[in-house]
Amino acid sequence: MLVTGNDILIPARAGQYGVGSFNTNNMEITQAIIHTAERLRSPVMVQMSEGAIKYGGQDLANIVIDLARRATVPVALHLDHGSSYESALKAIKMGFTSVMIDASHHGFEDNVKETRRVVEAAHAMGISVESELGRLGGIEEHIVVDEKDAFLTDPEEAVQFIEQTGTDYLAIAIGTSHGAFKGKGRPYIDHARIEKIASLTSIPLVAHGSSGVPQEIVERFRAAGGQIGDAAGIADEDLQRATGFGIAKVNVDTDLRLASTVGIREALTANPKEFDPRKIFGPAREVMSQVIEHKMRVLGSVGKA
Ligand SMILES: O=C(COP(=O)(O)O)NO
Ligand SMILES: [Ca+2]
Ligand code: NA
Ligand SMILES: [Zn+2]
Repeated sequence: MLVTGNDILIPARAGQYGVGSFNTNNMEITQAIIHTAERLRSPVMVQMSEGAIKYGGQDLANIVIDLARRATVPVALHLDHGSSYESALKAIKMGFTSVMIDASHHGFEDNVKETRRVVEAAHAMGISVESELGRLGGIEEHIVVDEKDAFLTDPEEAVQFIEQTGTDYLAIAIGTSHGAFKGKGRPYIDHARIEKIASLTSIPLVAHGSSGVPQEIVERFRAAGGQIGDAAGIADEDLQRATGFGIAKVNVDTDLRLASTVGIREALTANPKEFDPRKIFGPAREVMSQVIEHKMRVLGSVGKA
């Protein structure tokens, strides 16, 4: 069933498990996400960035909404990294049931102002809101945040921000970053910081940049002709610990990008004569389902629906 972000994340925070929020850009990714959630009896969030909305528009949103409505587990459709009040409202008009307003690159006051505007409008329409305080490293869809400007979320500031905005859930900067190259080796996750923030607020917390970039998938990507440098992601146990402290929504995009590309590359290299799209995009669904299943088991959301 199609539900709001709160319907999924409030129980997740209370139950100390994480719910994957997976980015989609087409039908196959959407099917892999929702069908795997149903198979594992797991709640799930499907998210579209502004780039995905540009790419698939209402057509793609409708695929998500229809699958979500017919799903036998709770599914929310979430706007990932909404960059403005207008963008958030447009998403709500498109049928999204959860929207992020990402104004974290502004100063505190401007972030509060922009976030509060979205919260008021979204709440008037029964839609949940994610906002962000702090800056991840890596590339955030619309801005490149280099290491020196990346700053981790201050716990006291977070309490102020939540009180002044009414945000339903909060994305915090805790050491993760977007993309496949999250730093040399094992990225540092500031669990003490998560624990501190979670001790001061009861709202669900959100971890962006949470792809694990599994080495097995990276090897298969290379073996099937892909070119990628020394990719690294968040260790499963680091993510598991984070959900125990209060992280309830866990954003995953890169792992699905790698998994779908592995499926397609392997299909094409194994069968150079193949030109049936179902034989090329179908395998992508399989590889993505395996990656999604692994993530749901790490987060502890299996059987929670
Ligand atoms: O935070 C993310 C995705 O992060 P990854 O690049 O680690 O999948 N989307 O908002
Ligand atoms: Ca941001
Ligand atoms: Na988001
Ligand atoms: Zn993100």
